[in-house]
Amino acid sequence: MTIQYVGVVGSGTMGSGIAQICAQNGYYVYLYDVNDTIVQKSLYSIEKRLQKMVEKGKITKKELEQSMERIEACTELSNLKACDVVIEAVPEKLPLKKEIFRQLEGVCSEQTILATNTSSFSVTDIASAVNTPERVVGLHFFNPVPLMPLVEIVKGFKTSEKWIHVLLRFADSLGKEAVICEDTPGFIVNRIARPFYNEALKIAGERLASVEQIDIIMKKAGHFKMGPFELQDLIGIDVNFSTTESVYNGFFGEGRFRPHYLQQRMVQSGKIGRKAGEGYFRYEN
Ligand SMILES: NC(=O)c1ccc[n+]([C@@H]2O[C@H](COP(=O)([O-])OP(=O)(O)OC[C@H]3O[C@@H](n4cnc5c(N)ncnc54)[C@H](O)[C@@H]3O)[C@@H](O)[C@H]2O)c1
Repeated sequence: MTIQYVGVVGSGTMGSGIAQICAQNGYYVYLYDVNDTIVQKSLYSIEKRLQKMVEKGKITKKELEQSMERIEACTELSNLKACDVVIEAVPEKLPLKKEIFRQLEGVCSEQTILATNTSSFSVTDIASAVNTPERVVGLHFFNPVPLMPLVEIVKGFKTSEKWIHVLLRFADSLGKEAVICEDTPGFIVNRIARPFYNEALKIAGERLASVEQIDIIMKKAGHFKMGPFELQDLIGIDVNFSTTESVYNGFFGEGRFRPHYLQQRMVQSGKIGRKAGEGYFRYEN
């Protein structure tokens, strides 16, 4: 099977990045979101990122135009009916994701691969929402999608191997390094990453160090590119908190994955990071 048409459901942080790299690599993309204002904003952000690449001499103006022409914004799910693969990137809410998959099953052909970009939910659980779980796969990109080289391909309990092979080739064509993962809480990367955020939150919560100090220490001494707080701001504190909650629940309340109240307060206050203009730090969007 050759992938030509890609559907992306949810045009936020991840969906816009996924749409961008697909279009840049020659795929035709249907980028879907709940309303036109949101999806147009996403198109604008993609064009802005491509424009920066033109300024840096990484792509030509013509390539920018061709990539943008390959993306069609839409607000009707039925527009995705001819897609070979649909990648869901809606907020990390299980009932929402299941509902999207139910709707996609009604719209797409039986040969369409239904992929989820979930950070932390069980792919097997999401697949249980449809009658054809063998074509449901986790395709977990990292933020920012155009820059991060890794993608986790997650096998649900009923996922067919043939789709895994198609997605391996697809990931390769996008210039990504793919790793195949079993369907366990947080897969590989998010499981390893939980203590990085949680210990930092505990230290800040106990007022042993400020968020600025912790970030500086991790960068200067640990040689991390970003500290745990600026990284949460980039990811979205809401998204990060949901991931921690579901990894914690996925391991049936194992203490080392327990979420921290400080992160919950940030979400409750609406200070959820760069996308809101404020998280642990302030941003001018
Ligand atoms: N942000 C990250 O760093 C990151 C990294 C890897 C994976 N993920 C996962 O990717 C997914 C999306 O995360 P995000 O950060 O892009 O979220 P986001 O909040 O930036 O974007 C979500 C988008 O989905 C749209 N949406 C909401 N309801 C919808 C519906 N019913 N139909 C279609 N679109 C709908 C929203 O309008 C929004 O544009 C989540 O599952 C998240 O866990 C996020």
